[in-house]
Parts: sequence; C-alpha cells; structure tokens
Amino acid sequence: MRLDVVTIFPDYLRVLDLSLIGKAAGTGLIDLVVHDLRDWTHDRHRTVDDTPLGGGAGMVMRPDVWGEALDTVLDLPADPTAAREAVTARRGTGTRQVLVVPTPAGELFTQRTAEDLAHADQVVFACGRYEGIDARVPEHYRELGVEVRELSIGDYVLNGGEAAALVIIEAVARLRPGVLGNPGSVVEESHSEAGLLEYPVHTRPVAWRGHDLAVTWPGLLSGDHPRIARERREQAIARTVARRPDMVARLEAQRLGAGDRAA
Ligand SMILES: O[C@H]1NC=Nc2ccccc21
Repeated sequence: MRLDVVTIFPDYLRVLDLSLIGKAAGTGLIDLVVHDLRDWTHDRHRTVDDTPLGGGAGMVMRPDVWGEALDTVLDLPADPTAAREAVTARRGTGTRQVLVVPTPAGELFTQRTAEDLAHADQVVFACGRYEGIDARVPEHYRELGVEVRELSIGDYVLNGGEAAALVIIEAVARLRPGVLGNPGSVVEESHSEAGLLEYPVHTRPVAWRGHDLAVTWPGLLSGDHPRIARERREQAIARTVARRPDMVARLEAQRLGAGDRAA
C-alpha cells in the first residue's frame, strides 16, 4: 500500500517514521511519501492561501496550488479529458486509488471506514489548514472519477488535517497483513465486528494495592476458558452500556432489523 500525504507541515508526519508504521514502511509493506504543498507554488512567498470569497474570517487554501499538487501525487494529467481516461484505465486494471480529505465537515471515520480503506492500493491525504481547502478541489477529482472521501475523525475542532491524517493512517495501516506483529490482536478489539467495547484487561500481580483479582474476578484466574470468554463478554457489554449508549442503540437496531428479516 502506498500512502501519500500532502501538507504545509511535512515535519508533522515524521512521527510515522517511528514504531509500527515505520517498521512497515521499512519492510516495503507500506510506502509512505510526505509532500510539501509549497513545492507546487510559483511565487517568491510560496503562497498557498487567499481570503475567502464571499467574506468571512481566516484564509482558504487555493485550488490552483492543490490541483497541481494532487495531479502530481495522483499521477493524473492536467487535461481533464485525459485525466478522466487515466482514472478509468486505472480502475480497469483493478488499481484502487483513494483521495482522503480530512475535514470537520466530513463523514465520520469509523473502524468500518478503516477496513474499507485498508483495501486500497494508494491513499492520498490532502491535509488542509486555515479554514480549509477550496471546496472545488474534492469536487474536481470526484468529477474525474477519483474515489474521494472527505472524513472527520470526530466532533471537535483541530487546526488542520495533519493530526486527523495520522489517526486515519494508523487505523488503516495496522489492518494491512504483516504490519501488526500479532494479527490476533485485531480480532477482539473495541469497535470490532461485535460492535462492543473491549473487555477490561489485566496482568500480574494478581493482587495490586488492595485490588485483588482473586476476590473481584475469580473466574479470570479459573483456567476455565469458556467461563472466562463468557465473563469477558459480560464485561464488554456492561462497559458498552455504561459508556456508549449510542453503540447499544445501534446494536439493538441491527438486532431488530435482523429479526424483521428473519420473520
Ligand atoms: O476539526 C476536526 N474535527 C474532526 N476532523 C478533522 C479533520 C481535519 C481537520 C479538522 C478536523
């Protein structure tokens, strides 16, 4: 999988050279390329933004600079007709290219989104700053037939797309075969297929500062694995009910929906 990140803060992405993604990048499982958007400016001040049309606070990132950058990174000719043909030809060869634009105005990024993006051959991240990127940019690439996903990582305000790109990259890259040392750990995670939060985990010592698992959760130490699995699921359900009523409501709706189909 190839990951490209276009940003005015390339150093922000250096953290990806560490740990999991760093190792994967080193072994060629994941090719990560970070691009400085200002490399596609032509003026002395390397300007990437301008005042908002229609007025309003802040600055908006220019479509012309982004267009040149994304044509290069997506490997598309500048001419729209030729670009459309290139996209169609690429799709024909089964090569899946996705343009991700992190934005607070995007669809919510979830584990399902991560699982979907993990099947792409190339994911290009356009990281906006200021008030965002001119809205014609994602629109233009959608019109060329490029798969464009405008994604929010949650309902809170960041200053730009780079932190969101890091979150999305970590969630996606770890799903790629060979990236995680222990593939089993992808199975019983929070937000996995079961739609529950993960059960609480513990390790030695059994008794720690008066918290004695032999007293509070003897089943965990019983070696009776069906019992342990059952009690862990009970804990996962209790946690989900207590912390994420929204997930419980979704599970309920799915169950009822399944019931209707079964009826
Ligand atoms: O404001 C943030 N909320 C959620 N996702 C984002 C993605 C990119 C920029 C900013 C945000």
